[in-house]
Amino acid sequence: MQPDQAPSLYDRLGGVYNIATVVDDLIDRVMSDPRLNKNPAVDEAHHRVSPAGFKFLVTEMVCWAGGGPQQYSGRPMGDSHRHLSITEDEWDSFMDDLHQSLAKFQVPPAEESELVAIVESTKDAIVVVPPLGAGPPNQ
Ligand code: HEM
Repeated sequence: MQPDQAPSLYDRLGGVYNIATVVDDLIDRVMSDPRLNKNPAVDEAHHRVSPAGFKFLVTEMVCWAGGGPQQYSGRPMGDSHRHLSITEDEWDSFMDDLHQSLAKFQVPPAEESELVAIVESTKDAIVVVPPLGAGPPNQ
């Protein structure tokens, strides 16, 4: 970090150890969340992938997005979620899990907002099912 630069989100969160701790808690919540696992494709994948590998990839991604030295080595968000047919309601449940993990570790409001913005930036690639009553496009 240059002395005249504001510290990155990565540095303000305390680096990889703190980020990995929050991701560990978040992925435990997400993988066992009945609101998400009632989607059969999500349930199947949550029981197929190893929690440790899942946590590793999400930790890499958050560190990278927060300005840390890590590179994200996983698949693009569309490729890893398209087949899961994730809905708006499931997205809201995921965000609720995220807020619970951030509250548990008392992540301060400024850093919480930045993390939420990073996660929100992936939504268009992840949520592929239109809300009920939305109808077909262009009609
Ligand atoms: C409702 C929201 C979400 C659900 C239900 C969900 C569920 C899943 C599942 C089941 C997988 C494994 C897919 C497979 O291998 O077949 C996966 C992969 C992954 N997800 Fe999510 N996810 C959600 C949102 C997010 C968000 C917001 C992020 C990051 C900001 C994220 C990051 C990842 C990463 C890094 C992988 C691993 C990619 C790879 O295999 O290379 N997910 N997700």
